[in-house]
Amino acid sequence: MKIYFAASIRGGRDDVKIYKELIDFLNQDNQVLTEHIGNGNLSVTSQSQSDDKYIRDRDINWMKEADLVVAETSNPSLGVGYELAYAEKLHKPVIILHNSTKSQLSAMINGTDYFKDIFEYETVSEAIEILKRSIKL
Ligand SMILES: O=c1[nH]c(=O)n([C@H]2C[C@H](O)[C@@H](COP(=O)(O)O)O2)cc1CO
Repeated sequence: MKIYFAASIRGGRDDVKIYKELIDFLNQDNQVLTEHIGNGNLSVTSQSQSDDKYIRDRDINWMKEADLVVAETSNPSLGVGYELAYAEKLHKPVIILHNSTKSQLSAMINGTDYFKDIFEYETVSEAIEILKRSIKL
């Protein structure tokens, strides 16, 4: 299945290694459309403002194509919040992974009835176990 993986870019890249591990796991039996999110060379400032319309339109097209959206929300990100609202608008299935030792999930996400699969984790292994249970790989 095609998976849209959402996680922070301009919101901060502290967790990029976690994103990469989750993407690598998902890619074993699926196609992650947004692999670039796990790229350690993609920094907060590495893409210029002039690319922004291209990025936004490309990502929305990928989301329309996706069978599932997986969002890692521990590092707050405006883009991820927007993507989650868009996933709700498109009625896409959504899995949210959140490490609550790092931040408290926004009420706008946690308080949205549409998001039923919100999971807390602390280690990457736990996050992968959650994905294994939630997705038929
Ligand atoms: O360069 C980018 N490429 C890209 O695909 N995005 C999308 C995918 C991510 O899930 C999300 C991150 O948003 P933000 O950059 O506001 O943290 O937005 C966001 C940016 C930069 O905002």
